[in-house]
Amino acid sequence: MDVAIVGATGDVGRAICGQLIERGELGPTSRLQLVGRPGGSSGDAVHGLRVDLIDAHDEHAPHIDVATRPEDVVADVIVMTAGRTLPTGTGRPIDRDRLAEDNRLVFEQYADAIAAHGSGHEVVIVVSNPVELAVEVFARRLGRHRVIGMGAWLDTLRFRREIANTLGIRRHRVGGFVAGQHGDRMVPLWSTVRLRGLDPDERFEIVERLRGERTLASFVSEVRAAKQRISEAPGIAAAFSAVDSYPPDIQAVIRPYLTHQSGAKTAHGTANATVDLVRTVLDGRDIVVAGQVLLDGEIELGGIPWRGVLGVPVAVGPDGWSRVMLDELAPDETRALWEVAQSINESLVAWGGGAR
Ligand SMILES: NC(=O)c1ccc[n+]([C@@H]2O[C@H](COP(=O)([O-])OP(=O)(O)OC[C@H]3O[C@@H](n4cnc5c(N)ncnc54)[C@H](O)[C@@H]3O)[C@@H](O)[C@H]2O)c1
Repeated sequence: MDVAIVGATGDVGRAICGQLIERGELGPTSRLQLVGRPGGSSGDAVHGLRVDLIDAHDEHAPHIDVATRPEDVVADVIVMTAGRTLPTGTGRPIDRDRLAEDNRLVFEQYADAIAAHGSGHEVVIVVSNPVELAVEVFARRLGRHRVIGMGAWLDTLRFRREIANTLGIRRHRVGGFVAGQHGDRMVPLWSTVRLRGLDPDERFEIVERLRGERTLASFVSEVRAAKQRISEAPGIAAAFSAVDSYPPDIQAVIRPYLTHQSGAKTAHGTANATVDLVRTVLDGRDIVVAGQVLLDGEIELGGIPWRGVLGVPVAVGPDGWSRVMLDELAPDETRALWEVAQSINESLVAWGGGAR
C-alpha cells in the first residue's frame, strides 16, 4: 500500500513521515510520496527530506519519491497536512476564520486534482485546520466515506490519556471517545468511557469521582475560564502546573492548547494519532476510531437526521469509514453535540465550504 503526505516538510508532516517508517507501517515494497508546494520553499525541501529519511532509515525504508504538483499525488492513503497553522506564542488570539480563508484554497486545489486524476479509491486523512472545512471540501469532491478528519481521534487519545494519568494507569487501559469539533468545542463522551479490567459498577464510581457534579452544560465556560487562568500564570512552567488541577476533560483541551502556545507545537502527538488512522485503513479490518466525517442523516440531533461535518466514533476500514458507532448518549451529551454541530454548519457556510 502507498501513502502520500501533502505538506510533508511541515512540522506535522515530517513527524508523520518519521513515525510511519519507525513504527513499521510501510514495508520496503510500499511507497511513501512526499508532496511539496510548487514554487514554494517546500518544493525544494521535499527533495532534501527524501534524502534525509533514506539516510536515517535505509535498512527498512519504503520506496520514497517526491511530487510537487497536486495532479501528481498518487497513493492509497493521502494524508492532508498542508496549509497555514494557528500562530504559536502565549496570549495570541486564535483566528479560525482567517485560517479557513487561507487554507480553503489549498484544500480545493488538492481535492479537485485528486478527484480529476486519482484512482477513485483513495482514502484521505485530514490533519490540516480547520479540520471540519477540509473534510467538507474533500468529501464533497471524493465521496463522504473516503474522507476522515483525525482531530476527533487526537482529542480522544488526549482525553483517554488525561483519565489514565489521573488514575495512575496507562492509556491503553482506558476506552471512550471524544466527538464534536476539534479543539475547544470537543464533546467528551463520558458515557462511553471504559476502564479495562473493571466491572461496570467500579467504572461508574470512578467516572463519577473524576467528573464530579459537572455536566457538559458548563464545559465551554469552564474551558474559557481555565484558559484565562493559565494565561495569567507567571511563566510557562507554572502554567503547565496549573493545568494539573483541572478535571481530565478540561485538561484534554487546555494542555495541548498550552503546548501549541509554548512554541513547541503538537507535532508528535498529532503524528501519532494520524499514523494510527493510516494503520487502521491499511490494516484491512473495520476498527472503531473517532473522526470528523460528513454525515448524511446517520444520527439524529435536535430531533432531525443530521447533515454536516461532525466528529463521531466511526468504523474505519480499507475503503474509509462505513458506519457511525454511537450508542444512546446521556442527555447533556446529545445537547452539547447538537449545539456544536449547528455551530460547525454555520462556520462552514461562513467559510464558503458549502454546508447544506
Ligand atoms: N488536526 C489536528 O489535530 C492538528 C494538529 C496540529 C496541526 N494541525 C494542522 O496541520 C497543518 C500543518 O501544521 P504544521 O504545524 O505542520 O504547519 P507548518 O507550517 O510547519 O507546515 C505546513 C506545511 O504545508 C506546506 N504547504 C502550504 N501550502 C501548500 C501547498 N499548497 N501544497 C503543498 N504544501 C503546502 C508548507 O510548505 C509547510 O511545509 C496546519 O493546518 C495545522 O493547523 C492539525
